Amino acid sequence: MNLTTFNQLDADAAQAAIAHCVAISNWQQALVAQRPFASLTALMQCAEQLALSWQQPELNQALAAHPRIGERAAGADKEAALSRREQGAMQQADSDVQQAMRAGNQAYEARFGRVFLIRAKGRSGEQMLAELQRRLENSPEQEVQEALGQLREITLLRLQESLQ
Ligand SMILES: NC(=O)NC1=NC(=O)NC1=O
Repeated sequence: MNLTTFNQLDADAAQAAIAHCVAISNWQQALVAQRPFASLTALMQCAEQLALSWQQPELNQALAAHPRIGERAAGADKEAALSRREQGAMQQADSDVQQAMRAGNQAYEARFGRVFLIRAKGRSGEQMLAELQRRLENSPEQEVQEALGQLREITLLRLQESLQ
């Protein structure tokens, strides 16, 4: 979809067109309400600005749509397809990395009580494993902010892609 189309859709259709970027309806609605955008840059800057207000509740709301790293996203919806593509490197990672990632995910969930979230696109399995092991040492407060930063990156990458 291009910018002109996004600007011209009715609000419900515009929201549906970006819903796959992140499962935070307030953010979807707020971005749609700021139309029309004069440029893609202006749209992306607005999207990022709106995402900077996210805190723990938004993180929890969004995590339902993000499968664990290394687990193939089930389902035929657009989020699942995007997750599979973003996490492609994990499918190619050798088995000891995949095994260590499974153990790391369990340790992370035991420590922080939610799924480990990382912007997977552009990262190898080894890089994601190293990030997981580094972040396991974070305090809960630090880790909420790191996870929110990764959620913003994933969201903005998906938004950029859907508006080419
Ligand atoms: N748990 C996750 O980090 N999931 C994901 N990261 C991505 O970049 N896409 C996902 O689905």
